[in-house]
Amino acid sequence: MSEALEFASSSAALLEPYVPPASSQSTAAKPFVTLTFATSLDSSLSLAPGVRTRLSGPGSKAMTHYLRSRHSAILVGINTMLADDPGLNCRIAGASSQPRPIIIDPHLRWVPKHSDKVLQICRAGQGLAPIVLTGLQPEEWPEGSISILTEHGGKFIHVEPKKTASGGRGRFDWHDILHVVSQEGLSSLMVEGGAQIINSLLDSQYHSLVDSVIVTIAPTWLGEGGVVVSPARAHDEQGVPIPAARLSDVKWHPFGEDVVLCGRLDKK
Ligand SMILES: NC(=O)C1=CN([C@@H]2O[C@H](COP(=O)(O)OP(=O)(O)OC[C@H]3O[C@@H](n4cnc5c(N)ncnc54)[C@H](O)[C@@H]3O)[C@@H](O)[C@H]2O)C=CC1
Ligand SMILES: Nc1nc(O)c(N)c(N[C@@H]2O[C@H](COP(=O)(O)O)[C@@H](O)[C@H]2O)n1
Repeated sequence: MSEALEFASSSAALLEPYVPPASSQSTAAKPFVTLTFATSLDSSLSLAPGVRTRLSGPGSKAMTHYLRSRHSAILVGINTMLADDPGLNCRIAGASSQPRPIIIDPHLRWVPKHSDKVLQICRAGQGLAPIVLTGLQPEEWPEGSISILTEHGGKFIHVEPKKTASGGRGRFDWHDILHVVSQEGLSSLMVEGGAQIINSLLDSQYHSLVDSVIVTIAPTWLGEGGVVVSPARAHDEQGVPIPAARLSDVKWHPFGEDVVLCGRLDKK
């Protein structure tokens, strides 16, 4: 369906300290969480909402697919699903396993169709069908969507959204998302985006859940109007603004014209 990608074992060795251990068990209370995405020099993931934008060059793209081979699940938000029609599989030559796609779709905006790339790939035996996490109750799930997902081996799972100040449905709590991932027997999760997903995970109440961060930085400015990664600012006890988050254990690796930044989020 798509060309197979090669990733040198010498490059894989550079990433080893930042990927889930090969022996990670699905019985752990929390999956190993890797936050990974490609960004421009002005912190954009794409040119505009809904516009699929290639940032990674061939070397860092192969790295992303290698990372997919090292995780049991890969998570994207609904805007990414609708904008990109992604495959969400691993295209490294000879990959021995495929990640389970997890789609965060609180209001079930995705209407699965046989022509969706992720489902075509699944039928071709080159990837797995998605698990869709939704705030809607089972009686609200469209019959047609249930049957097409089930036929491919995917499913919907209800996650109770947090209540907003006015009592409405808010965002999911990342602890709840990771609980579902663990319940599904998935021991590691690669969070790819988009920006709202990343910004919510980098919020100070959740970022200690992230085990490693691997960011591809492409040598381009996408300009105003891009979809930007910029998490909510944190504050100290006096209410003075402090940086939202910072990495430690940092390594920078050039991959072609891109640079790949690996690190761990400071836990304080
Ligand atoms: N360069 C890269 O590595 C990547 C680029 N992208 C790009 O990002 C763009 C999409 O990004 P965004 O518009 O920010 O959308 P998104 O993909 O982050 O999805 C946003 C939606 O996800 C849901 N959501 C997010 N956080 C949630 C939470 N904690 N609980 C419940 N629901 C939550 C909400 O419905 C929200 O409207 C696309 O253009 C895509 O091409 C996406 C992934 C990676
Ligand atoms: N690593 C990376 N580099 C880019 O330049 C990108 N645009 C993305 N996007 C992410 O990859 C998904 C596409 O996956 P498939 O190749 O179709 O399997 C897309 O949905 C984003 O999550 N990533």
